[in-house]
Amino acid sequence: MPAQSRPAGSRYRRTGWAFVILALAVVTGLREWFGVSGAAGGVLHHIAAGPVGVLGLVVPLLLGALGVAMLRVRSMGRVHARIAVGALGVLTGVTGIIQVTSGNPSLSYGIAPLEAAGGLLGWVAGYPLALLFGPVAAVLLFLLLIAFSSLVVSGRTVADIRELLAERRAGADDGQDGRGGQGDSLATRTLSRVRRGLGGRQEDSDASDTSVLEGYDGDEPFRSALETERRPRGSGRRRRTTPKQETSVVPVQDEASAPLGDDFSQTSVLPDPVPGEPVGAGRDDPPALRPRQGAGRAPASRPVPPAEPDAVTEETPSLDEPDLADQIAMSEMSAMALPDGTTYSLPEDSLLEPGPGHATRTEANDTIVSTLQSVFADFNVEATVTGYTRGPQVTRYEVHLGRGVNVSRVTSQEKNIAYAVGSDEIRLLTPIPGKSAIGVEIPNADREMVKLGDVLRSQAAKKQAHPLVVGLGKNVEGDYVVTNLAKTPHMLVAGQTGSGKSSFVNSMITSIMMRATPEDVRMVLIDPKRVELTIYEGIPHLITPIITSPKKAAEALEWVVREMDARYDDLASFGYKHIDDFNAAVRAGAVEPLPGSQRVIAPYPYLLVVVDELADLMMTAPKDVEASIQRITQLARAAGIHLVLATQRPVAQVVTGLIKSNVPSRLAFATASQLDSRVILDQNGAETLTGQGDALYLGPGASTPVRVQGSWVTETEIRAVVAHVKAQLTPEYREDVVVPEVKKQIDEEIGDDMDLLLQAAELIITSQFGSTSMLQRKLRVGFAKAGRLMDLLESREVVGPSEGSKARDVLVAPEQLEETLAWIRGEGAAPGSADEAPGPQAGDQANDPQAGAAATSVLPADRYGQDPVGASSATPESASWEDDSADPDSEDAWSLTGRGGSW
Ligand SMILES: Nc1ncnc2c1ncn2[C@@H]1O[C@H](COP(=O)(O)OP(=O)(O)OP(=O)(O)O)[C@@H](O)[C@H]1O
Repeated sequence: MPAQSRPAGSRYRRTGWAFVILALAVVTGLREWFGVSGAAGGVLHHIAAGPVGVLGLVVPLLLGALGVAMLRVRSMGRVHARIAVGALGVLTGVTGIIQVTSGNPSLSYGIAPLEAAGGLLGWVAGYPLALLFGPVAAVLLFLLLIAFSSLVVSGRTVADIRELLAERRAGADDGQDGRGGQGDSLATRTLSRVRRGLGGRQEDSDASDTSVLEGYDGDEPFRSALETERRPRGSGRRRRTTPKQETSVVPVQDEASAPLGDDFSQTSVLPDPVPGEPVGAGRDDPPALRPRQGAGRAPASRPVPPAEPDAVTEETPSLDEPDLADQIAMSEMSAMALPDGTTYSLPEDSLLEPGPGHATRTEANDTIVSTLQSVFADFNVEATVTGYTRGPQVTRYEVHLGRGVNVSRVTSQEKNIAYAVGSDEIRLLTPIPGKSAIGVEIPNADREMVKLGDVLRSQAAKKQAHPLVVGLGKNVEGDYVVTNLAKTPHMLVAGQTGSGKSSFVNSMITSIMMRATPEDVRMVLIDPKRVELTIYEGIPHLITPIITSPKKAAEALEWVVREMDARYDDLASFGYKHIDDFNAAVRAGAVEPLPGSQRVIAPYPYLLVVVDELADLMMTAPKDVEASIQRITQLARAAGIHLVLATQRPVAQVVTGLIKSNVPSRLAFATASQLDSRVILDQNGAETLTGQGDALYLGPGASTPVRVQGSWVTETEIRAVVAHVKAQLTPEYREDVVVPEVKKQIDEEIGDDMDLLLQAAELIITSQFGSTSMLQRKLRVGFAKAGRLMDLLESREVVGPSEGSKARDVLVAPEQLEETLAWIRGEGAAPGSADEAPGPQAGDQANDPQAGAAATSVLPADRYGQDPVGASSATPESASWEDDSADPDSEDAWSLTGRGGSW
């Protein structure tokens, strides 16, 4: 239906009427409430009391509200019509009851008795009813009318209200109980504990049964990692006056109609094409066109005309609200004592700056709408753009099809649409999840930045006290989105260079520093690129210095597997299935070491392992890395260990089928090709992303990814947060947890070379001379084979790393020859391992019969005091994987080939 452009005169007429009504409200108010009036006082009284009798006292208020509404609302929509009809019903019911209960006066005695009762309205409704059915039945009928009309005003059904009450009751139960009933999330339980806080907290500490909790992690159904803040639409004032904001869709007018983007009052709202679909509020009640005061606009990626006149900006989360740090610090999880007796304080909110406001409509959007309409018209597709939701980086335009029109008629126009809007990064959603509409996502020419600070200050983040909540960004509807890494529980992050992976990793680590103490979360950061994560060096959340060597990284993953196993054993011995349950019990004082045990039982921190370039690891030791990742991802969730694997090479060699099948959550930034997109998401889509933080997030078990603009944190902000946490505490790298594993590495690495390897080991150990060229000569093998044997011997700690031209150090004494050979064969322990680490019976766990299953672990008070990699293998680390045989002076094999110092 084409909208008619309304002449300016019509608008002034409307405003004029609004002022007339307001004036009437003032004079009737003065007359009815204060008796202040002149000659027209009688008329005014009749105007107020005539229609509704004694309710005339509220007529000035109603007139005032009507006048204000006429000034604010540009066109009467269905919502207003519904409210008006409902209100009339309520008024009729009330005046009818007044009429009946005031003796049912008749009009034949004049208007005065009616004005003292229910007025003309009450008389019209009440008089005949009372005569027909009697006063009691009439009152009951009016009560029914009032009830029905109230439902009409509220726009809800009885079933809706019942659900609402049930929710409220559930909420109230939680509030009173405060003990975290079954089904509570960890966050709820944590907050319940906070509420319990000072009073009655010790109630449970006398629980004698160490394995009984009020609720368990396993109680929680419908886990979802994603949490979205449903942002109230429109301005703050609008929020109060609009009873139900059902959707964020900004309505648009028909293409054939008047110019777009000029004035919403000129738009004609299209009828809802899908009966029953909630599109109400946005259409009937378009947002006020008001730029947010002081809101700067994000730098536009392409120059566009300034969008100010049409801009509607959402408030950024207020900095005035209670500080994020304070809120989280209230949680007892975060009460971490520092060595100097003070308490660890989380960084202040203000360290993360607020971002610009969010525009829900700009001129650029309206231009695109008309372009889309033209494409449909030009190609004879019976489809209409009925509205759009503007996100920070893209806007999703909603397209409804005419009756009997095939969806493919629109999808086949993809290239034409791309051509018309001048962007090859459009994405079609058929349909938009949960709606009977096609979504066309088109990048905003005036895209906005999403600041991490705003995401963390949003309600979505604040309502979860969980320390692993990470500010993901904003979705296409402009809602803040956070994810809980504990529920994720492992994530693959991929995208081409410059797509925003590292920015995400930064946001993630900063989120954790903002919300979690080192007692809550410890991290292993693996950064083979060596530059991305160095900024975090020395933060107390680290369990080991940042790992940059791929070989060490592979070892670190093995350590994580061992840590996971140790945690499992420990949980099993105390009868818990999930670390959250164990920690809750420890915090409640319900876990006691058995009599005689010296062990200090402390909650386990979550362990977050971040790999910032999986490809580098997979190049180095693919089998080991894959096996470790597989084991961690299969089991580690309940042990509180979570993996985030990032790569810019989403190819099958890096993201293998095994890794994919075990890492349930995927975050795809822009990829170079559809093939890459399919490797990450198992579907196309990521190739159409616009880069710079534009991402698709596929949660565990989900089939449709959610598009988000990743949150952005500047280096200055990161440095400020890092400085805050580092100033309080230095990292305590891990000391000694687990008995170093006996490496049974008779694997494919050795293959058919076992005999040669044993001979090589014997030669080197007996001669105590670690030379590759000697192996070449004595074993009559080529350079490559001799080099490989030497590498294998290094990995089995028979020789040290290459030292350029010198022969390698031999680490095994001749008297250890036999046990070394046995170990290489896979029989028995590594030579000397018995001295290096306490055996299964060592440590206080040994005194703890209950911990029998965990007997391999030694759990000192500080379990995280030493570099896990350094601790678990006393191996000197090789500076490089190369033999320095290219050195001309090297007596190593390459120099003996006579081919000079280089290739
Ligand atoms: N969420 C975001 N908001 C705004 N800009 C972003 C965002 N993420 C990334 N960018 C922009 O994109 C640039 C590249 O991002 P980033 O370094 O995170 O990419 P990357 O995928 O890690 O690339 P590489 O793999 O080469 O490190 C950033 O310097 C920044 O300008």
